[in-house]
Amino acid sequence: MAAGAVFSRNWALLSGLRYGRKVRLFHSSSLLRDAPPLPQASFFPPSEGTMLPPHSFQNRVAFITGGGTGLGRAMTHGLSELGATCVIASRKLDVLQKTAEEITAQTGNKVFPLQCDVRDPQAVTQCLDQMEKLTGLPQVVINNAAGNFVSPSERLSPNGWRTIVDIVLNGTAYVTLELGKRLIQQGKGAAFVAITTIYAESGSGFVVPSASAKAGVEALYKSLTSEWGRYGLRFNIIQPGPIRTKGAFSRLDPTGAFEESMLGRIPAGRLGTPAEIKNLALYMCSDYATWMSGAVVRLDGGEYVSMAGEFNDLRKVTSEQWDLIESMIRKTKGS
Ligand SMILES: CC/C=C\C/C=C\C/C=C\C/C=C\C=C\C(=O)SCCNC(=O)CCNC(=O)[C@H](O)C(C)(C)COP(=O)(O)OP(=O)(O)OC[C@H]1O[C@@H](n2cnc3c(N)ncnc32)[C@H](O)[C@@H]1OP(=O)(O)O
Ligand SMILES: NC(=O)C1=CN([C@@H]2O[C@H](COP(=O)(O)OP(=O)(O)OC[C@H]3O[C@@H](n4cnc5c(N)ncnc54)[C@H](OP(=O)(O)O)[C@@H]3O)[C@@H](O)[C@H]2O)C=CC1
Repeated sequence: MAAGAVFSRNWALLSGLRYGRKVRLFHSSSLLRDAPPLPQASFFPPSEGTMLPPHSFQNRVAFITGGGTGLGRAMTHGLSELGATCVIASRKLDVLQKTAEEITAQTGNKVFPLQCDVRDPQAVTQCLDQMEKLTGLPQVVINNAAGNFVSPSERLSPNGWRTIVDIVLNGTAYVTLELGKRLIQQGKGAAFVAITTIYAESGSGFVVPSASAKAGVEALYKSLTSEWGRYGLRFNIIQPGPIRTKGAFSRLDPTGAFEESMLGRIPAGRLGTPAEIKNLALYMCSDYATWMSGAVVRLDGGEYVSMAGEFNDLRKVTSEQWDLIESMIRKTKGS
């Protein structure tokens, strides 16, 4: 079914709410099922395993913001599996503790949970003090924590704007600048990775604070690539396309009405997986990527370029319709 038709059908289902019909109301319950992958997805199965050789991060420390859930959890798991001692930081200590215990039990390598609201520079300083006591400074830093919600911009309050920009841009800056200063002072190198998004480049309506803040994160990282390379610090960026995590989908598609139309514009025909981001992030932070700095890597099954191409909707034209179109064009010969 064409993406537009899918969207209309799902939206009609939701509108049924007003007439008391039974439909899925929240992303977590499921009257509207999660959209299935498209047929071509069978050509592009995700590989879940961890790609780098064992012990790639032995005797290294990794600091991951938002490491308790979603993509942050997957990256923490991968680093820990390859030998790193990990420190994960975010607001919800109970979530962090559970993740830390589970990963430590699975990999045998210690994961330390530290409570930290990255919007608060003092909290960031205290968190990094605690980390230094526990593990010393990290060789791997992943700025992954984020906040987001879809909203028409005319509905945004100043605090709504500030909340997202504080988590995404200011939080990344506080962590990066404070860690950078400490690393420089101690003469230690490190690899930084920031998780942004494909619309950091294009901008996007309905997630304007997130788009603005993620663009700022990219500018921050590109700028520091140049300024701090001389201190042994390198900075790279991953722009993921859509990946089903509870945190993202509950705030960006809470009804589930948009998922099928979103799939329709991804040439690989499926969502990404946390493991795919994990493997790219691990590569970027590893010794195999010491010449990589200032890179921005989009990992999105082709969605971004697919949305940009003027003629890409012609995918919907059938073979019979092409016969007609071709014959009409050929008739113009010599005109
Ligand atoms: C067409 C699309 C189809 C499908 C999309 C599906 C999938 C995704 C595809 C691509 C994804 C691309 C990018 C993803 C980027 C991400 O960052 S995803 C990660 C998302 N994860 C999180 O957001 C986790 C953390 N989030 C939170 O804790 C909260 O959501 C938070 C609101 C960000 C922060 O919580 P906090 O408790 O600090 O804040 P509040 O006090 O609740 O709110 C602060 C102010 O914001 C206003 N607000 C909150 N929600 C809304 C809303 N929905 N609409 C408008 N305004 C909102 C709130 O009212 C407060 O303002 P005030 O009232 O003026 O005080
Ligand atoms: N999933 C997707 O489709 C995409 C995700 N991304 C990006 O990937 C990253 C991970 O997102 P994802 O795993 O999907 O979503 P999650 O919601 O699971 O991850 C966000 C993490 O950020 C933490 N966080 C939020 N606010 C703060 C704060 N003030 N201080 C410290 N930590 C905070 C949360 O922990 P806590 O609540 O404990 O604070 C949570 O662990 C984000 O940068 C997101 O923008 C980009 C494109 C697509």
